Amino acid sequence: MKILVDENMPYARELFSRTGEVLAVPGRPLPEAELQDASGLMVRSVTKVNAELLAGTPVKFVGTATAGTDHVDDASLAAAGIAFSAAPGCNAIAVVEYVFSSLLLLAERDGFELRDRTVGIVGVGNVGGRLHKRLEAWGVKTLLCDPPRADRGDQERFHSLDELVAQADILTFHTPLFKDGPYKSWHLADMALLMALKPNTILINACRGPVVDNAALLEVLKMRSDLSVVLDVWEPEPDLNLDLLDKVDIATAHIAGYTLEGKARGTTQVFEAWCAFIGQPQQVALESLLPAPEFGTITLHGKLDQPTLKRLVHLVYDVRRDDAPLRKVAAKPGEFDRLRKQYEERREWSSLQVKCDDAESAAMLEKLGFRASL
Ligand SMILES: NC(=O)C1=CN([C@@H]2O[C@H](COP(=O)(O)OP(=O)(O)OC[C@H]3O[C@@H](n4cnc5c(N)ncnc54)[C@H](O)[C@@H]3O)[C@@H](O)[C@H]2O)C=CC1
Ligand SMILES: O=C(O)C(=O)[C@H](O)COP(=O)(O)O
Repeated sequence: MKILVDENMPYARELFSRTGEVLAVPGRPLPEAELQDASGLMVRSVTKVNAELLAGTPVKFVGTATAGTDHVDDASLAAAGIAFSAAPGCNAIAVVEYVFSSLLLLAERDGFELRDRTVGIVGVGNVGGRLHKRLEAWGVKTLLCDPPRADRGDQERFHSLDELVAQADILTFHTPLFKDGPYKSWHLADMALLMALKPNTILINACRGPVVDNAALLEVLKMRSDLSVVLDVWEPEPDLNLDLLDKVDIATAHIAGYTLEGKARGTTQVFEAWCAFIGQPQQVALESLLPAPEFGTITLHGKLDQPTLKRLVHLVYDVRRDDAPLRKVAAKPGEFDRLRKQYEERREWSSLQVKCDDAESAAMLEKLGFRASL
């Protein structure tokens, strides 16, 4: 049995080879000829998959090691009798830590306390929900917008997008990309929304590029130098708009979810789904795959204030390590994908053990996702 796996899926060779012959291939472009004798296809977000691509091939299972699924036409796969499985939530912690890393950087640059700001979260699922919890733990006021959850009668207090725009100092998008339907998110942030943002708003997009109208954003940034913008995702990718890149404050190559843990969880979630599909169920413990983190333990004396939190966060992941390389190479074809393929190992905050002499600081660090002890 031959299984094609995206070459950007850590641990895929060793796991999938337990069940068949594995071939690691680029995701963009996918070498389609290899599908002719493949039973399973494991992709990431850069590979567009539909029934047409798989017609006439023996592929019976498609897995994506990603949270987003807009690159897969799951309805056409279902109609063709092809099973599909994704990896919901696999990299949610990574995206939350990307957002914190960015906000703490901007807070230091502009001299504000996060606790004095209101953060509007659009899309309160695996990413937005965890972001909400960590911001609340740090004492930051949040406003939540999630119409699908509100319509389902979820107990959380939700607001309209207009309310977030009117009240939030920081607006961060974490929705799936829906091109149509009742919860259409394509160009959710359009010209009108962008112009209506409060003075000095920070806008973050770490979900899908087209959720923010990039052409409108460029026009707005030419008129409004008060706004700060963090973009991890672009419209389009990989050929992002270089004028827009110049104007945003933090720019990265769709790597917000790229912790080793996040990617490895994506691989194991899809592997377990594949094993269940072929009738050989197996569970994989993430810890059995991951190497020891670079920084083991660090000691913290006294109280945890914002500058100290920033130092700890940036010790594990400083978003500038991804911003500068993108700006250097973005004009060259192929470099956006190369940065993503050759991504230097990044770990989650939980990889850092912080020894504290203050109980309150230890409790706070634990709530935020570090490992802390007294
Ligand atoms: N930059 C990156 O590396 C990553 C990007 N993503 C993107 O972020 C998206 C969100 O990720 P998760 O939180 O894991 O997904 P999720 O499916 O757990 O949560 C999405 C939430 O958005 C809500 N939602 C749907 N339509 C909405 C709308 N029009 N307005 C407001 N809320 C809406 C849903 O009800 C749900 O609660 C993914 O679909 C993916 O496209 C996810 C992981 C990494
Ligand atoms: O999980 C998602 O959704 C993402 O956006 C991924 O982090 C994107 O990574 P690739 O699948 O494009 O490697």
